[in-house]
Amino acid sequence: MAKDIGVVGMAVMGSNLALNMADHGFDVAVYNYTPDLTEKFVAERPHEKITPYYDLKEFVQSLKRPRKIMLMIMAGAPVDSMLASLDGLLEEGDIVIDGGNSFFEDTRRRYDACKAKGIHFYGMGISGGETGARRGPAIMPGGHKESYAEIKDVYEAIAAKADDGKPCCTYIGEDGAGHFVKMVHNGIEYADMQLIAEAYLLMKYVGKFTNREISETFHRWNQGELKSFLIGIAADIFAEEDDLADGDIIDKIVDAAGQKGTGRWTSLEALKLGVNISMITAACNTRGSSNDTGRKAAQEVIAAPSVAAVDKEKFAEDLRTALYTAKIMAYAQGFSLYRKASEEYGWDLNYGAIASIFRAGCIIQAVFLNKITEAYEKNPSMENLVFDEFFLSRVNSGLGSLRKIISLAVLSGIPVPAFVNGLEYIDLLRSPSVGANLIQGLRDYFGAHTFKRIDKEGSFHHDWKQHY
Ligand SMILES: NC(=O)C1=CN([C@@H]2O[C@H](COP(=O)(O)OP(=O)(O)OC[C@H]3O[C@@H](n4cnc5c(N)ncnc54)[C@H](OP(=O)(O)O)[C@@H]3O)[C@@H](O)[C@H]2O)C=CC1
Ligand SMILES: O=C(CO)[C@H](O)[C@H](O)COP(=O)(O)O
Repeated sequence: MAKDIGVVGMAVMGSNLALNMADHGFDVAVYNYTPDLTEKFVAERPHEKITPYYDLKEFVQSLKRPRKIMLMIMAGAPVDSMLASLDGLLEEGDIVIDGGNSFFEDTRRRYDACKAKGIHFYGMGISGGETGARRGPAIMPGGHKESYAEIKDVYEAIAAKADDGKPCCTYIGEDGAGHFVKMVHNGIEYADMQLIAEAYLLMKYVGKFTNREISETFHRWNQGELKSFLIGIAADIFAEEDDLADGDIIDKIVDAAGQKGTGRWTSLEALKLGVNISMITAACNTRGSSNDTGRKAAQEVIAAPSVAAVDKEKFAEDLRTALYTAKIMAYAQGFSLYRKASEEYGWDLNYGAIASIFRAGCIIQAVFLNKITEAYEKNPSMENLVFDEFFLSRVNSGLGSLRKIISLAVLSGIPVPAFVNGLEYIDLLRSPSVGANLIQGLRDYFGAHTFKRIDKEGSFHHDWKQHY
């Protein structure tokens, strides 16, 4: 019997997505470009609705027309190489879906190249890691709109379901829109994780909390408005004992973070589009600084300030409020980037729908996202998330705690770049003057770049005199 869909790539994500599809009643053909992973997968996790193939042509020919082939392989050159191998095996109207973390500009290029051959190419963001892939991820499909009806049933069936039962999968937009939305999701994930890491540092070094107290605090926060996947797993991490030696596992992990690149891509794209996503960039920079080989030498030669004692309970409540307030800024930055990219690339992104598919399955899932969905449903063209009535009132009531926590951190020498950039973002927005008049004066002085006046239309150049 012809198969409903084919999955290429039997590593963590592809194998779990294939099982998820099979559990939902779809007949799935699977293939990996080296046979070992496929053999291992079908031997260790057999499923009556999954059929392995070891020859690409046979794999392609096993599929119902129009064929649906999902690539779940390493992003970059492997995707181009697999598309080249599929060339000649596919027919007009067939659909290729790249579910990896591909760069959205690559997806736009592949979409155009496939279009010229009559193949519909999808760049599909998938979030949720191994568990999400197996039990229900958040899915961000971008590509040829008319053929979405062909793949909708499979992906809406396997996607996570939010509390209201809606699938966390919605058509995003043409060409690279799905991968762009996933890229920024990961950027927001970086900022979210950085804020949580800074809250940990503050609890440990200013509040003098033990690991158990930090775990309990995160767990308590996870019962309220901060409830989210990341806060929940942070609570677990601080409760975990080391399995190889005495003590807690958190204290044995080297203080140097890795990154695969999606956060950096987000920052570079924001710089290109002129959107301030300083918290995401701060999170990327902090991962970079964590690997700085000069850290050890600096610890020995640069004096650290003393840390003042605090009332633990009051401090924890200010920290919770500061975290919630800064989280609003991180999402406001990410969604501002969506807005700018939507204009730039003509994607007509639906911000409310994007927030709504992040509500379950993905790494940034949080109750907070319901509020973002509500905000954009009320006002789809809102210029900035902070202008929504709910978020505005939370920013105004939370800024005092954010300022207090940042002051404490700065005076104690605790690095909190994401918190600081969150506050700077809001102060830049609300401040009547950001000093750009002087920047324009300096530019005009040294480069005749001209400036605009507050009292007259047009561009002006001033004949600046040397007074000293
Ligand atoms: N792991 C995660 O939590 C998440 C991953 N993703 C993305 O999903 C994709 C798959 O991720 P994951 O399952 O972790 O696997 P990896 O990113 O580790 O990629 C391994 C897979 O890519 C295949 N591959 C490597 N080179 C080639 C090539 N030249 N041609 C064809 N296939 C090749 C491998 O086959 P072989 O073993 O034979 O070399 C294997 O199937 C990636 O793009 C990743 O970024 C997205 C969300 C979450
Ligand atoms: O896409 C993901 C989650 O949404 C992947 O886990 C990704 O690898 C996370 O990014 P990084 O490795 O750079 O921290």
